[in-house]
Formats: sequence, structure tokens, C-alpha cells
Amino acid sequence: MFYFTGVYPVWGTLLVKCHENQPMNSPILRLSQVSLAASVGVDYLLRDISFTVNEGEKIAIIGASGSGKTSLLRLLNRLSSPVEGEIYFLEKPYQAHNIITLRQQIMLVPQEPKLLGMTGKDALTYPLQLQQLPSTEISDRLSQWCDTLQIPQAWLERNELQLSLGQRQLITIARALMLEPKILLLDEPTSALDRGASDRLLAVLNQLNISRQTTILMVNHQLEIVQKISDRILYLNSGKILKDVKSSPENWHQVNQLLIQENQTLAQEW
Ligand SMILES: Nc1ncnc2c1ncn2[C@@H]1O[C@H](COP(=O)(O)OP(=O)(O)OP(=O)(O)O)[C@@H](O)[C@H]1O
Repeated sequence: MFYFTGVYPVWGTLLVKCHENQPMNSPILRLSQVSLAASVGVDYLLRDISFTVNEGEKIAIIGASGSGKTSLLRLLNRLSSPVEGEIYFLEKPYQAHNIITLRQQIMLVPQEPKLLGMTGKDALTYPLQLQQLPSTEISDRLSQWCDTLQIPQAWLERNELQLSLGQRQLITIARALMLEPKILLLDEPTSALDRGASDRLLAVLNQLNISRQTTILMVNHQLEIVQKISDRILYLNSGKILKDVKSSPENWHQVNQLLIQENQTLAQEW
């Protein structure tokens, strides 16, 4: 442990304790004036987006329907590319990273849970086989994550058509967690889960964030969920960042009011 000391005109002596083994969290993602165009037409889906994510942050992405939340996650998973601006992962531009290793480290769990026609078990183990992990490691991770998320053996034998939406959602989340990414991009991960599964998932994510410094960006409509998981809120409006604030009761209230107003306006337009 060491100290910085200094004499400051207003506050007197400032003493800051620094733990040598606890470096300040460094930027893991950085977006600089990023815009994303629609695949058809001339519209922008995202416009002039700039923000930095530090390693270990838990960010809730909020906004009315159509504000660009999913488009932002897809951009961060390199499923689309900006027409302007630059995205950096660990201070290196996205294009300079190998796309496969980038996606292994920045993993997206989309809103629509797809098992690509596989059984639950194959869907969970196939990506690890692709990474050529030893079979003992694969079965260890499988049993560890099925225990943690309470995924029963019976689900593992069923195929996509024999599983409910919530069961598939939990399996696709487990699939991402088993791959141990640095960044998790979660698009409404609790939308089809019951209260028990949703609470368990949030506890697991919070624990992962503490133990492995996993960075989490989560789209969610439910303020109650946002309060349990985030330490920062990004509020999107018509493809732009309207608010980038820390997660606090005062800001939850403000964001909630904004969302109610926007939804009322949208309902009138429809
Ligand atoms: N490939 C595309 N081409 C043209 N428009 C698109 C494309 N993908 C999305 N959009 C439009 O971009 C806007 C943002 O969509 P997006 O799915 O990112 O919103 P969202 O905030 O996630 O919405 P929701 O909360 O309803 O899921 C919407 O108006 C949508 O219709």
C-alpha cells in the first residue's frame, strides 16, 4: 500500500490510499462518435454515440421501443458495423481484432433464444467443443452451470420444439456463461423467466461481476430488474444517448418518468 499526499488550497492535505494490487478499472470498450445506418433507406438507427465502459461495470440500457437498444448490442457484438466513428475493445479498434475471438470475449445473448435445432445439451456443449476444450472440462462446466441456474437434466434431452420460451432463454444464457466471456451483452434476458429464475440469474450475474470482473451490458424494460443489477444507466432516445448516469434511486425515478412520457407519446402516435 502507498499514499499520495498533497496540500490543496481549499481542502488542506489530501491523503489518498492506493492498494498496489487494486488498479483502477481500465476501459474495456470505447465508442467514439459512432453512427449506424439502416440496411435500407437513409435513416440512422444510432447517431453519434460516444461512451466508455470500464472493466467490471454493469450497465442497464433503457429506452422506449424502437430507440435502438438492440441495434446497439448488435453493433457491440460486431453483427453490424458503424458507418461513422470507431469502436475499441481494450483500446484496439474492432476491425483490428479477429472476429471469432472478439465474439468469444464479447458475447451476445439475443432476445430470441435459438438453439439452432439442437437438444439443450448439444446447444450448451457445442460452442465449447468448437473451442476444443477437453471433454472433462466441458462436462464440468455443464454440470456447474446447470446446477447454478437450476437447469434440470430433462431439459438437456429435449430439442428446441420441446422446450418453452423461458426454458430456452435460460439455456441460451447458460451457453454464454459457460464460455466465460469478458463482456456479456444481454437483451432482455429475464423477459420469459419466472420470478425465481429471474432472481437466481441476477444473483449469478452479480456474483460473476464480483468474482471475475465480468462486464455486463443489459437491455431491460423492468426498472425493478435494473435496480438489482446496474451501477450505471444509458438511456437511449431515437438512436441517441439522452442520459448516461449512475444507477441511483433519484435517477431510476427520472428515467422511469421519461419512459412513461415516451410510451404515452408513442401510444398516441399509434
Ligand atoms: N436492419 C434494419 N433496417 C432498418 N431499420 C431497422 C433495422 N433494424 C432495426 N430497425 C429499426 O431501428 C429502430 C431501432 O430498433 P431496435 O430493435 O434497435 O430498437 P429497440 O430499442 O431494441 O426496440 P424494442 O424495445 O422494441 O426491442 C427501430 O425503429 C427498428 O424498426
